[in-house]
Parts: sequence; structure tokens; C-alpha cells
Amino acid sequence: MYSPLDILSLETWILLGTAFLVARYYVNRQFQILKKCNIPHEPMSIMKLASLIKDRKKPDGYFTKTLEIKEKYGRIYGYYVGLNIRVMIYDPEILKQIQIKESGIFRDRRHTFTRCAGKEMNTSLTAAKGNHWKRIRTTISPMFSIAKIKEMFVLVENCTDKMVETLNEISTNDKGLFLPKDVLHKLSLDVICSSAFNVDMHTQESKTEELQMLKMGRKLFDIQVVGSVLLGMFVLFPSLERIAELVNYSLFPADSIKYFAGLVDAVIKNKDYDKSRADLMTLMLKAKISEKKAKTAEKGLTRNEIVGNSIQMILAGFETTGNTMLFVIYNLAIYKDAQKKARQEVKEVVEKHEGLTYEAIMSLKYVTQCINETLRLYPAIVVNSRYCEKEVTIQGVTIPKDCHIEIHNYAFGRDEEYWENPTLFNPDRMEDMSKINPIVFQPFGAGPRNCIGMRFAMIEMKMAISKILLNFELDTCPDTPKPPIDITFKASVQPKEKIPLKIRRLKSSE
Ligand code: HEM
Repeated sequence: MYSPLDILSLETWILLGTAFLVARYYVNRQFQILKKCNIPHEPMSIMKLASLIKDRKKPDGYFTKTLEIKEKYGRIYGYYVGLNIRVMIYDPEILKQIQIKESGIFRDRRHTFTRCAGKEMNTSLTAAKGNHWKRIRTTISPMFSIAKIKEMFVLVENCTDKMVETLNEISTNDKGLFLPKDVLHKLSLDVICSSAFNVDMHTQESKTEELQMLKMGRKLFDIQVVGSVLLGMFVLFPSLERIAELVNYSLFPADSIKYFAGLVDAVIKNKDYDKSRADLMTLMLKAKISEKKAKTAEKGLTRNEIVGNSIQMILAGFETTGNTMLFVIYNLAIYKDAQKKARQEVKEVVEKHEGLTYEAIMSLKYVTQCINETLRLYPAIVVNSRYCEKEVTIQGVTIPKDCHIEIHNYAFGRDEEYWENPTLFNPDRMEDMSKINPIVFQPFGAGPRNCIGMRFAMIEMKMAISKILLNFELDTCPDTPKPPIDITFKASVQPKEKIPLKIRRLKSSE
């Protein structure tokens, strides 16, 4: 008969026992934090964890869950994911403090998935933290100033002209029947690639879905089985991400990253590169500094940061803008009065400004209302986040250190407390933005960490929609789903099913 001492020595057993007790103490202490802070929550259990994973796998359930939680627990609710604490804050006043007034304590978005994207993507704006983020943001922000966007305007114009050509062909050859997603995704990829890299990828001319750029862009979000398992592990045990960083592991498909990094490196190595170009890449290259200098500098970007942030612009700007335009077009095809009103406005503005100039685009009021109303119903980012760097009490609520704050954009947009008949598309409610709480409606986020590409995205969307309205009548077809459409979340909010629509070329008299 063996005794435990035959397997391991007494000292080893004591060591293991102590380690077990310390781990247990730590876990127990962690699971007491929400209780200590008086934040309503359900006690941690394996069963709860399983139901949480199930909810997230079923996006519709996840979308509607927030309002159910509000009903049951109120505006503050906490839960544990592994050892991590998440606090859903649904109170606009507290969120205002978090995102704006106390943004120094809540500088970062989240501390998960920030070290597992490879050495370049780990330095992207969305992943970067603290002072590292500040240096990158300070360097990139001027690249999205009004002056720079005006310089990039012509690139957007060229891409939207090509979209009109594509739609023209569809209206004559395919009886006007089309899938707007294909056209608008190619457009948004074309726009972001020409303004990020100043390269014409001929994205829109190609008829094939297998187009390399589009394929690689979409593949970036195609995380495989191993990646999904690791993703789960990183959620439960964030410290594992340090190992991922050490071995330069990337959750993103290696060939996609290699493809986009190759594009950037080709520009860096090209000695004949025209440095007077207006694209983001040229502007970033002008700010290039060494790794050594980056340790103390307040401005500038290293080679890895340039590669990572160029790819980031594609990731952050491609699907968000493409899908939002898709939802706008869908709404305008369904709600004919809104379409008529928006078209009338575009015509008047074009006449006044003698074309779709920058000033003309900026003066479009009703088209902007249509985009905003669409973003209320279908915000590209369903749940946004902030990381709490130190314990703080805001309006009597103690927020624990190291927890993730959840900001539920989708739920805010569908909440009867803030919107009458919330599922109805009604651009008129966006007429006077001073009456709308910018925390309740924040499709581009809020505070210093908001969307850096907001102005650019709005101009691109307004330009594309205006050109569609000027040239085509949008209509539904028998297969078009009725509103409200079922949505899902992958990189950004998107329709679950295909949305076919019909277009007809307008006569010059119309
Ligand atoms: C309809 C289009 C878009 C929507 C709805 C959208 C929405 C958002 C949201 C909600 C955030 C988080 C903001 C926060 O945490 O407060 C964000 C961040 C970001 N967006 Fe956008 N976005 C769009 C288009 C774009 C475009 C076109 C670009 C680039 C050209 C872009 C680049 C970024 C970047 C780099 C960040 C991270 C900023 C940081 O952490 O400092 N986005 N976006």
C-alpha cells in the first residue's frame, strides 16, 4: 500500500497545499469584489459561465439581454468572466463621468485581446494602452483633421464614381436586382485602401468574389477553431496573453496579416514613393521614429506601429462603414417617403454648391439624419468598453479596479425610455441633435477614446448615399426581408440574411 509520501516528499506536499490555499484565497477574494462594491450580480458558478457563453453565441439573445437585465437588476449590473469582472453601466450620467470627466482613470478600452494579435497589430490604436496609446493617438489624430480629410476627399470621390458605374451596369444588365452588400463592401474597402495606402486595388471593377484584397480583408475576421479556443482561454485567464505576446502569436490569420504587412512594407521600401500624397500611410511614414526613440517620445510611430495601424484602419473602417451604408440603403428602399425627401435635399444642395463638393456634403442635414437613425437601430459596435485603472466612486457607485465597463449601444438605441416606438425608422427624431443625449446615442463612442475615423466615415457614407440617390431609385423586391431585420455580430453588426434590393436608373427629368 502506497502512502502520499511515497509519491511526493513532505516538503512538496506542503508547497502544493500552500499554493492551493493561496489560489483559493485569491479566487474567493476576487469573487467577493462585486459584493463588496454593492454591485448587483449573480454569484459565480460554472453553470452561469456556460449560460453566458451560450448567450454570446446567440447574438439576438445577447442584444435583447441588456434590457432584460435592466428590468431585473437596474442600471448597474456586474458579472464574472473567469476571474475578470465586467460591469454593465446603463446610466448615462455615470457613463458621462467614465468616458469624459474621469477618462484619465478609464483611458483604455479593454485589457483582453490586446497582446494576441502579433507584434504589429498589438500596437494598433484599439489595442494600445496608457501612454503608448496616447503617443499613437496624438500622432494619428491630425491625420483625420478637416484639412487632411479635405485632401483625401478626391480619393473618396473617385471610389464613389466607380460605384455609380457598377450600379449603372446592374440597372441595365441585371434588371436592377442586386445585393447591396457586395457593392458597398467593395466600395468601403476601395475607399479605405486608397485613403490608407493610396493604392488602387481595382476592388470595384472585379466581378469575382475571390478578389484577393476582399478575400484577405474578410479573412482577417475568420478566426479558426484553435483561435476560438484560445480566445476563450484569453477571456478566462488574461495573463495567458503575455505568453502569446512573447511568442508573437497572432489570432488573425497569418496569410492575411502577411498580405497587408507586405503592402505597407512595399510602400516603405519604394524609393520613388511620392511623399506629397494625401493618404494615411504617407502621413504615418512622415512620423516614423526608431524603436529606441519611441520609448521616450511623445509623438511618432515605429515601423511596427505603422504596419499595425494601417491594417487597423482597414479593420476598423471596412465592415463598419460598409454595413452601415447597407442598412441605410435598405431603410431608404423600405421607407419611400424618407428616400424622396433625402433625394430632394441632395438635388437642392448640389444645385446650390454646383456639385457634390465638400461643403455640399457637409450641408446635408436630412441625409445625416437618415444615417444617424440607421446607426441608432444598427450601431456597428453593439457593446463598447472601458477599463478601470483604479477604484473610484462615481455618483455613489464604487467601481472596482481592473474591471471592464460595458457600454451597451445597441440596447440604448432600442430602449423605450429614450425613444418612442424604438423599432421604427424615423429620421425626423434626429432633427435636433441638441435634444439627444450624446451618451445614449453614441455610435462612434465618446470622450478622448472615441472613433478617430468618425468624420471620415460620415463623409464617405454621405457621398456614397447622395450619389445613389441622385442617380437611382431604390426599391424592394419580393425577397427583401421586412423590417425589423434579424442581425448578427461579426466584426460589426450585420444582417443575418442576404438583403436583395432593386434599383432603377433615374431619368434626367426625375
Ligand atoms: C460607420 C462607421 C464607423 C463606426 C460606427 C465606428 C464606430 C467606432 C466605435 C464605437 C469606436 C469605439 C469608440 C470608443 O471607445 O469610444 C471606434 C473606434 C475606432 N475607430 Fe471607428 N467606426 C466607424 C468607422 C471608422 C473608420 C472609417 C475608421 C478609420 C478610417 C475607424 C477607425 C477607428 C479606430 C482607429 C478606433 C480606435 C480609436 C482609439 O482607440 O483611439 N472607424 N469606432
